Amino acid sequence: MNLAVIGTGYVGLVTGVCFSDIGHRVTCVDKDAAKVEKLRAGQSPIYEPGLEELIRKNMNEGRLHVTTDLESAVEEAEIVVLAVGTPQSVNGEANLQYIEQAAREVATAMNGYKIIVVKSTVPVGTNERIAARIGGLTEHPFDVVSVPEFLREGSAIKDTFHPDRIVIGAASREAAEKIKELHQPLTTKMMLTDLRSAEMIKYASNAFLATKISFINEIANLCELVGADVAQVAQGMGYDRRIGDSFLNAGVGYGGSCFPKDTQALIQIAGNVNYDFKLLRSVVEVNKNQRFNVFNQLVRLLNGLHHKTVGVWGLSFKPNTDDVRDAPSLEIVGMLLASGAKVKIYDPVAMERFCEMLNDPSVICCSSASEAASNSDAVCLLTEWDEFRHLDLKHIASLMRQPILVDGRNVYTAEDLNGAGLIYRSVGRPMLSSPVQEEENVSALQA
Ligand SMILES: NC(=O)C1=CN([C@@H]2O[C@H](COP(=O)(O)OP(=O)(O)OC[C@H]3O[C@@H](n4cnc5c(N)ncnc54)[C@H](O)[C@@H]3O)[C@@H](O)[C@H]2O)C=CC1
Ligand SMILES: O=C(O)[C@H]1O[C@H](OP(=O)(O)OP(=O)(O)OC[C@H]2O[C@@H](n3ccc(=O)[nH]c3=O)[C@H](O)[C@@H]2O)[C@H](O)[C@@H](O)[C@@H]1O
Repeated sequence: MNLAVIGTGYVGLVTGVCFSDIGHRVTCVDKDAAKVEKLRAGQSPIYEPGLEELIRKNMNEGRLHVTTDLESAVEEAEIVVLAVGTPQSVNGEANLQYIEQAAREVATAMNGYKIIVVKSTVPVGTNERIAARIGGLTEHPFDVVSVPEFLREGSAIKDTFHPDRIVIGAASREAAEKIKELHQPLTTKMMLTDLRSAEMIKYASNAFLATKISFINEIANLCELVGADVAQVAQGMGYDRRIGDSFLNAGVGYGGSCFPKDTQALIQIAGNVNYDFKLLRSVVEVNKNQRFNVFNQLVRLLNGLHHKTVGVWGLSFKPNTDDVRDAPSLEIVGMLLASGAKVKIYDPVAMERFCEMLNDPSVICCSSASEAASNSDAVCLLTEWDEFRHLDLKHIASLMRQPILVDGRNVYTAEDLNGAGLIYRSVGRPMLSSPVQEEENVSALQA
């Protein structure tokens, strides 16, 4: 089939590249000329494992094209996929200006029947409004189909090739069947539904996952007070198939470009029909507070932060991505700086994006985890990149002014810490070193 994908962000680019890889002819469109130039040179504008190789392969084999020329791409396509951003507005609602603009541009470029697939996450009723708007601008026939996206950054290619399900919301059975056919090589687990239910499935799924995270973070906070270990608790809960073992990792809370904005948007969607979504409001509040956990531990252990040096390991909102949108690191580094600490940061891929977003020249950029730890009074780990799991902690401790490690992602085990000489704190777990060892570490620190 012939596809045009509008928007080459995390979703549009991965979708376009994967569809070209299974044999379709795909033109990816973006209004950002710099992004398009980079793509034309075979470079991915985002860090996503495996993506650049697939871009090059499919461009070389002539199935994948990139352009800023939306009109020509739409003219040639039978299916037009909208994958532009729907960021959060100041009042929490989804900002629909980009999708509305893209829909207008598609409408005026149409030269015959098209199926318009909306992949962007949009509030209930938006697909119908988009259809009405397009209908007002073109004489040509079309159908709007909602196909919400469930990929995760960092594993986007795998998630696209092996989705848990494809949800297809449409008013037209024929258009839905065509979109089903498009996805047939990827999975047989497809659900056909109406537009509004498809839109709600997306928000409900993200809100449910966010709820799981806030729930386990509350359990972690309670574990700290009653002397239980949240990792053990999550493992024990996860054996129950009705609960499942995923999304039960306690830590500094969820971030990223989706959970924070989509939970907020769903609260707003409910508010617009006078429904108070109490549970979700608590989920958001718990998540906000969770970011203070690591910060408070640092304040306590260092007896205040003024003139102290803190190393930060990990800046992206999760491993295997350079995305720092709404990353807990932004807020935590901001709080450290505001409290008078000197902050040394390190992330394997997200340094540039983080510094752009933080926009504070006083932060010190390091080129390795050990450089960030060197002469620091404490280190805190905020993203569980694999490389942090393989560090020689004894060596790290020897580089530090004070050997304090606050692990915001519960990465290390008692075995990793054995003999490292660290004062170690994590989230919702008891001290992992034996009381004797901990006492020795503390007295070494005080000596
Ligand atoms: N990032 C993710 O992991 C996921 C995102 N989503 C949803 O997918 C949508 C897209 O998200 P991202 O890919 O993260 O967005 P993004 O912000 O990374 O990319 C959007 C792209 O669209 C381009 N664009 C905007 N208006 C345009 C126009 N009129 N013509 C051509 N290009 C245009 C922008 O220049 C930008 O490159 C959002 O609604 C998001 O909630 C859904 C699932 C996963
Ligand atoms: O709508 C979206 O954009 C996407 O949002 C999430 O994907 P993503 O944000 O890429 O990453 P996740 O793996 O879900 O992690 C989100 C946040 O939750 C945190 N998290 C995740 C799992 C966990 O157990 N604990 C936890 O704190 C992560 O560190 C991260 O900050 C969903 O998992 C995707 O299905 C969805 O398509």
